[in-house]
Amino acid sequence: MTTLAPQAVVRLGTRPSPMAMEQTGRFAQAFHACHPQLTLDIRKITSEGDAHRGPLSQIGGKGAFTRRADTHLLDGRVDATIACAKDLPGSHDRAPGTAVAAVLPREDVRDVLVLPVGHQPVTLAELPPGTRVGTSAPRRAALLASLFPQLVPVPIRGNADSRLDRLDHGRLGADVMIAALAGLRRLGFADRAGEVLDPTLWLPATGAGIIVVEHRADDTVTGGLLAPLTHPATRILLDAERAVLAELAGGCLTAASAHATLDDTGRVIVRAAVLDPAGGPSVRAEASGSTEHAAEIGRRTARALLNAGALRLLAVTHE
Ligand SMILES: NCc1[nH]cc(CCC(=O)O)c1CC(=O)O
Repeated sequence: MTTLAPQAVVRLGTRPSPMAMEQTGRFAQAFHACHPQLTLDIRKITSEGDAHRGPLSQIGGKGAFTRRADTHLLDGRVDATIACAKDLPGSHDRAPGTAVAAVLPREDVRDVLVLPVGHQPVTLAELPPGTRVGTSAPRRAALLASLFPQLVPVPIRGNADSRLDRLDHGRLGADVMIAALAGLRRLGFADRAGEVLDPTLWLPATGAGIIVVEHRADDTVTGGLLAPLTHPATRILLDAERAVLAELAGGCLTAASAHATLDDTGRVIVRAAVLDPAGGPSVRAEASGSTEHAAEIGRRTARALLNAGALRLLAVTHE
């Protein structure tokens, strides 16, 4: 009698940034707890987005963070890749053949104001007009333009830890900056979080606070090993939010927000918005329904946005 040899090693591709390595380390713990007999071989893959210091729009937008990892995955150089859901581009520029294998429990979705070390505590509303606020995300720039038009968004690049260092040394080109609370916590810099921005006004990023592991869609062995690591409620939220983005055909360069939550009765509620980069009124929509239809509820929310005139704003952001 023969027994099937279990796959002894899973090769996992990760970006090499400190934040990526922290989340990969946390995933590795969960993986070993689930599969003590297996080895996780962590392979660092530097993305074009990490290597390129100029604006992301020059290298095809957000796909720059996933393209190379997708290639390594599809070539079979790794069995799986790990990424922040927020950094995944819209499905239209994902490599066909990759699929989500595991979704880790959602962390905080909120953004925070970060001040240079030693700065007296202030809120965004209290900052003097003309204060330069570092952020490269179109969503954050559009939120600043609409909620705090007296402040000046300035683009910043680089890893979160290097941004903090440059902010403190006056070398960021910005007086303050916006960051994700979940990201600061991962880096051990939770104490650098200033004002925590209200997510009903300062709309969260699609997929904020969610880490996903992807595999080749036809690799059922790896898929089967990773599936038990999925947090089912987070998977529902992610499916709903990603469906909004897919239906809008938008990626990182789109100033949009989709935020799904579960209510007490177990229904999923999707609130989404397409923002005006110039600070004008956003287009908003909401839909809810059974968690079994999470993606369809996301698509319905997106169609409501389009019916309400979101295309005009999307056309602007895609230029
Ligand atoms: N755009 C970079 C990025 N991608 C994911 C996070 C961390 C938080 C998360 O997973 O939502 C961050 C840092 C930030 O935006 O400040």
